[in-house]
Amino acid sequence: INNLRSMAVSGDPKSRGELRSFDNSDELATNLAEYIAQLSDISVKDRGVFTIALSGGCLINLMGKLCEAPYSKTVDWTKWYVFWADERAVSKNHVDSNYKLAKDGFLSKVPVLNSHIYSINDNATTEDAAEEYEFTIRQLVKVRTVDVSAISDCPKFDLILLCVGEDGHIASLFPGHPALEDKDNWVTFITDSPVPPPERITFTLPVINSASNVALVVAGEENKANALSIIFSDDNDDIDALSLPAQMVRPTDGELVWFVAKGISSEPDGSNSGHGCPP
Ligand SMILES: O=C1O[C@H](COP(=O)(O)O)[C@@H](O)[C@H](O)[C@H]1O
Repeated sequence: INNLRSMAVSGDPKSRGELRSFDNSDELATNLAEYIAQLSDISVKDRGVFTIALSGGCLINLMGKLCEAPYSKTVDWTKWYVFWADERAVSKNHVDSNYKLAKDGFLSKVPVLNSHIYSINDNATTEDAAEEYEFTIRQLVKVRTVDVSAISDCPKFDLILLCVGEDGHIASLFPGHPALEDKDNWVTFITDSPVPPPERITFTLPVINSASNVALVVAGEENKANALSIIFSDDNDDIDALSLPAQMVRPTDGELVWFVAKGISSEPDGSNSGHGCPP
């Protein structure tokens, strides 16, 4: 895994995306904040708004530097429209809620307008909440607050931020799950997540792959090194794509960037405690 940088170079960088690897999660967080701030500037200049979809996991901790100077002052927060790439079917004040994670750790610290925060309904069944969320996004696509992909007719978010799970899952798309093959919906639901809680709502791959920018963040657990080494191996043709959802992220008309903290390595010069998210 410590050879990741060279693996990416020797592979096909266009389809696998750009790999940014860092010595530790603090350096990753610094670079991630600058990357998000730059994309926000570009989108606000181009379209007058910035549409960003968050997920859970380590991501929110790693976005922390955006709440500090200079970004707290320089980012045009009032132009942000915030969505979730996935949510767990729990109430908004539950410890497992991706909304709560983002609200407590990020959104309560920056002046994003409340009316621009599109959380997922926690009072409906997962099926209804997924349908309702897709409907909301459709309305925003109609008025072009959310851009549209010329290729797929899907929403084209300015940025989708995803943490890669230990098993290679992204959003709530898990290895081998039929939701990975859903091409009909923008948002779907599952009731059998292998990682609790079982019920979840998630963007589908067509939506993720229609974004202008997708960032895949890998930090926090050394077991993630396994998934990464497979994805960046030149010799992974035999691997069933469905077994490693992160590998299925290939924006059709957008940019993919991997943010990897070397701290997840199991090698001696990059080892970490392996206990969950970095502080
Ligand atoms: O369950 C989830 O897991 C992934 C990855 O989380 P991590 O704790 O392994 O970093 C997360 O991105 C997703 O949004 C979430 O619902």
